[in-house]
Amino acid sequence: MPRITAKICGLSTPETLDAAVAGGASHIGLVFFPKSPRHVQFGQAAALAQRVPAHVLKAGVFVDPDDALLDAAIAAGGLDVIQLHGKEAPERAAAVKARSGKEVWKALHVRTSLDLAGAGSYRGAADRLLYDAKTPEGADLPGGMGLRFDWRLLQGFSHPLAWALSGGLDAANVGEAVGITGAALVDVSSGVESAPGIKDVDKIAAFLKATAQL
Ligand SMILES: O=C(O)c1ccccc1N[C@@H]1O[C@H](COP(=O)(O)O)[C@@H](O)[C@H]1O
Repeated sequence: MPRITAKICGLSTPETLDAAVAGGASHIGLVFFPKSPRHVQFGQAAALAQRVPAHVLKAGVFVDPDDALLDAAIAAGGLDVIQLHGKEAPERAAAVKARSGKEVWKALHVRTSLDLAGAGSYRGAADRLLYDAKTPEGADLPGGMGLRFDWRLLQGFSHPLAWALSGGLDAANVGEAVGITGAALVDVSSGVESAPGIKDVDKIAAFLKATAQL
């Protein structure tokens, strides 16, 4: 097991999914959010999921999902992890975890230290926090925009839960990001794309190689 593990998110083609698996990703992510350029239909998710070996965990990314969407996506994608990337309160995260029986990650949208204040409220409700950059007011997406936050905000922070780092990571900056934050699990989407929603097999390989060397 490498020291730093990586999730490659927003995969939607067999070639790029295979590149993530071959490169050593610990997790792959499928986005179930129609406004995203990475959104996958259930049939597409099912076909992609079949290609994923058991040692690679499948995460579904959701934004304030209802139970019907979660149920359908879990069934189609054989999901191991539910990533809640909207404004889900701790009570909703706990309900999703209880109902699905899946590992739940809750994204925290970070711009200032104040955005970390609510982290502890997810203790017992989620399994992992995912620190991501806060996107601009009015943006279509609450994540997946290649934006980073000030990683120094996590220095000395007492993490209430297991956690991962995302937001604007790429092969060139992941070493600095891990060095500053101490992250053991990193999550990338835009940084391994040639255009929004278009994953690049060479960038996926470069990112995974960079994390494996840390
Ligand atoms: O990737 C998306 O399209 C997306 C849509 C809605 C919510 C979250 C989304 N992606 C997540 O955003 C972060 C950061 O991505 P990036 O590397 O900065 O592009 C990552 O956790 C994705 O899972």
